[in-house]
Amino acid sequence: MKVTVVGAGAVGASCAEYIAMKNFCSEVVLVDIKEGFAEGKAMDLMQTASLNGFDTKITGTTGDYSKTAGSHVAVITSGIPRKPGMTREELIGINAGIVKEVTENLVKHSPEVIIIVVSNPMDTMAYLVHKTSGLPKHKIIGMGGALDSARFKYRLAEALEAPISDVDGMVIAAHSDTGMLPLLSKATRNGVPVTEFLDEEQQKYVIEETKVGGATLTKLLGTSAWYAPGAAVSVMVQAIACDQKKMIPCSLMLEGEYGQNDICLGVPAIIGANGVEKIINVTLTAEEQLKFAEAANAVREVNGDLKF
Ligand SMILES: NC(=O)c1ccc[n+]([C@@H]2O[C@H](COP(=O)([O-])OP(=O)(O)OC[C@H]3O[C@@H](n4cnc5c(N)ncnc54)[C@H](O)[C@@H]3O)[C@@H](O)[C@H]2O)c1
Ligand SMILES: O=C(O)C[C@H](O)C(=O)O
Repeated sequence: MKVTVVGAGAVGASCAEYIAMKNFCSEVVLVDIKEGFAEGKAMDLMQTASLNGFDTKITGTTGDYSKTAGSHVAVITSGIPRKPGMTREELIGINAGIVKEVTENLVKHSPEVIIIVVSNPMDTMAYLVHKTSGLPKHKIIGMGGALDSARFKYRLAEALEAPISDVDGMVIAAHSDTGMLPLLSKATRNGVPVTEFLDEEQQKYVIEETKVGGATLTKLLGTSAWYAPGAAVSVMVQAIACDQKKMIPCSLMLEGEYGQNDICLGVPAIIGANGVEKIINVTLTAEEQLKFAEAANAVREVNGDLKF
């Protein structure tokens, strides 16, 4: 399995590192526009191979997409991250052009590729890849829900004073500060609804902290996060590489599901060798349905700023 990661910055390198550490891919190609940067990151990572015990071959290239030819999966992390005080949506002006150009180069050299979109504003960037790549819809997957769900579980474990391995939960809808929808009604501790343990104030805290999870880290770090984003991508790549048929919330093109059309939004899906194998329709409460529709309206407005 050959995987290309475009953007050898914080998220791209973290993603390559986690993929290599899990040792399920033969080859990872890092691509960046900054001269020598991807080559340097690849060399540094390869020098951890004997220490960390992996056989994945990591190479880097400055913009030579012929080196990416025949990739099964490509991850797009190229683009600028936000700074404290910014929203993800403010990145559209610069990142849309980058994502469009990168997509064209990827598809030219790997026409069968499955693309995982990471660059922000991610739901809109995933939509852009649908509109410009010519790939079938099951081959375009936005990464947001996997990360947001991991942050939800972190906050749930904190509030429950429980180990994270006791906790399960999922975040759907938009990957934005306001449009995330943590499904508290379905979150559990060892199968018991968390609503049986947490009072209203604690529930509100968990939901609000989950939604601003990315902004909180951006404020602390001065740029956005990379460890959990890289790990979340590696889980998705592994689900494809190992045909795991894992249920992961991803930003996918909706055609009637959840009452939405012609929009990419986070919904649970089965991810396997073919990319998106099935979108899962979970029953939402009336309040959740309303919030999902509000998130869709906001993403649709951002999509309106795209020029194809
Ligand atoms: N979807 C998510 O959950 C999620 C999570 C974290 C970060 N992000 C987004 O991922 C993106 C990258 O974040 P980061 O922290 O890694 O930023 P970064 O600045 O560390 O890395 C981005 C890299 O992209 C490269 N790049 C720019 N234009 C390019 C091009 N045309 N071709 C190839 N490479 C190019 C840059 O040189 C840089 O090395 C940002 O847009 C950020 O908002 C999304
Ligand atoms: O918060 C950001 O801007 C980056 C990313 O989307 C995240 O959630 O960490």
